[in-house]
Amino acid sequence: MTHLSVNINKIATLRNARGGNVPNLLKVAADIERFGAEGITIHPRPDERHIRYQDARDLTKVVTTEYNIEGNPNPKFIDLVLETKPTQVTLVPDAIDAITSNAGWDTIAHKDFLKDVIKTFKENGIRTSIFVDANTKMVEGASEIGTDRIELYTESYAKAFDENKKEEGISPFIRAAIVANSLGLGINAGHDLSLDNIKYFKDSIPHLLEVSIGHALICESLYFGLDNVINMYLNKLK
Ligand SMILES: CC(=O)[C@@H](O)[C@H](O)COP(=O)(O)O
Ligand SMILES: NCC(=O)COP(=O)(O)O
Repeated sequence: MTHLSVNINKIATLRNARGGNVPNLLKVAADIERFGAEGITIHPRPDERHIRYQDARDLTKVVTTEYNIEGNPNPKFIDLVLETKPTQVTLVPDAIDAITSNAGWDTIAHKDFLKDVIKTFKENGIRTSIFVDANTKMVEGASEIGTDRIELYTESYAKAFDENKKEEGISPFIRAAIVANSLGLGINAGHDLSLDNIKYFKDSIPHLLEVSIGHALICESLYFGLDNVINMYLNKLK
């Protein structure tokens, strides 16, 4: 079974647009869990353009399913994660000015740094995941770092799917997943997954533990409603 973790960055984007507390991020997170999602993901960025660091703290009192915090492990992020102790931390190599995440880690070039950070989080009882491209060398590098899981960066798959090249798009992900499974790494995936492309991805990738989905899920909810959309994903992930 593949768990659905809903990324609520876009709820915070909407709230911040007016400077007040509508929509109420904490209530939406609780409702998303009530509708059946198995996790909540946030990705606070240094400029706090959507999720604020205080949101990450407040959510610890609300989230009862899996709590996943994603981000670039700069000192402020590391302190936040150690303070909030989520179920899982996902390390993402975000450039400071990137509009969204646009690459996985080079797990060979950054091996020593990532090893230290992963060790710190694991010593504090936090499950770790490293965001990587569907590249078997990067998966092997992640294994050497000692992470519990990897998160496969799925933008290239989503793009290929849109261009009617789904078989071509999925192949590197199948290869990466086979290597990850053989090395005992848990497999998560995310970025640009949607109601259209999720089923083929889930059916193709062996032992997919979790997907985190935000942008498309919130857009789809404008038409179908959050409750319906979450249940549509849950059906496709069975
Ligand atoms: C790690 C990842 O794949 C991102 O999709 C991310 O969590 C979304 O971040 P933004 O909402 O800031 O685009
Ligand atoms: N880790 C990916 C994530 O949380 C959501 O990505 P997206 O669905 O907003 O592209």
